[in-house]
Amino acid sequence: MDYPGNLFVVAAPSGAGKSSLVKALLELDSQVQPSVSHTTRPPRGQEKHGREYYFVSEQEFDQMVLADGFVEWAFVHGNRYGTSKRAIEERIARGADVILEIDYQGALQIKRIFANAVLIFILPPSWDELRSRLQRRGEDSPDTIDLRLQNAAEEMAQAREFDFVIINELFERALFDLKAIVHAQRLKFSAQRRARAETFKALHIL
Ligand SMILES: Nc1ncnc2c1ncn2[C@@H]1O[C@H](COP(=O)(O)OP(=O)(O)OP(=O)(O)O)[C@@H](O)[C@H]1O
Ligand SMILES: Nc1nc2c(ncn2[C@@H]2O[C@H](COP(=O)(O)O)[C@@H](O)[C@H]2O)c(=O)[nH]1
Repeated sequence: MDYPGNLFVVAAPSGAGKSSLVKALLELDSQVQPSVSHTTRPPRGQEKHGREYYFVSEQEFDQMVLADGFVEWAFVHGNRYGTSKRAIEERIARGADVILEIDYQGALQIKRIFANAVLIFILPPSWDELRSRLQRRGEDSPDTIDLRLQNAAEEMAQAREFDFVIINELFERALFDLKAIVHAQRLKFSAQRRARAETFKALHIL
């Protein structure tokens, strides 16, 4: 199905900086809208229901799965996370660009459903820096940080499945790359849609 809006998917190991980059992109590019996921993980820090996530119980998550309410969902670091159909379908059908911050399993599910989705993977510059970013963020227990670092190796091995890879060493440089990818892909898809519409019109006249 071809929608007038575009879908961008950003994945990364925990602590690589994807939320910070997406947040900065949203401030610079008003055409892009965030998607709020559902999760069974408890809120951390200043997180608010409906802003960072919809925080739901295991039972509520099960009900949404049974009702076919998710476009994708996955187990990540011991909790479940999912993107609701409502979070994206209506908006891309209206022509908005939507950006998802999800893990690689979800990203690959999205690509199977939306072949034009643009998959972007964010890598940290090193293991040491990844660990210190998680520690400096100060929102996870040492056990949670260890679990997230253990999972990072498997996650990073998936980078090759993505359309673009950005190394987030200098924040401003990585943000520039993310902005450039979004802009270039948007132009590419809109040129393709125009060409298809003109071909369709020409065939109709003949
Ligand atoms: N280029 C950078 N240089 C230094 N610190 C950074 C950089 N990018 C992000 N950070 C910091 O690293 C920490 C982790 O970033 P962030 O929360 O954005 O990661 P994340 O990939 O979204 O993690 P998670 O998946 O756990 O939510 C934050 O404290 C953020 O301010
Ligand atoms: N497959 C999905 N993964 C998601 C979704 N929302 C977030 N995530 C990913 O989970 C981890 C952990 O996030 P955290 O907020 O607990 O640090 C991270 O990789 C997120 O990108 C989703 O809807 N689907």
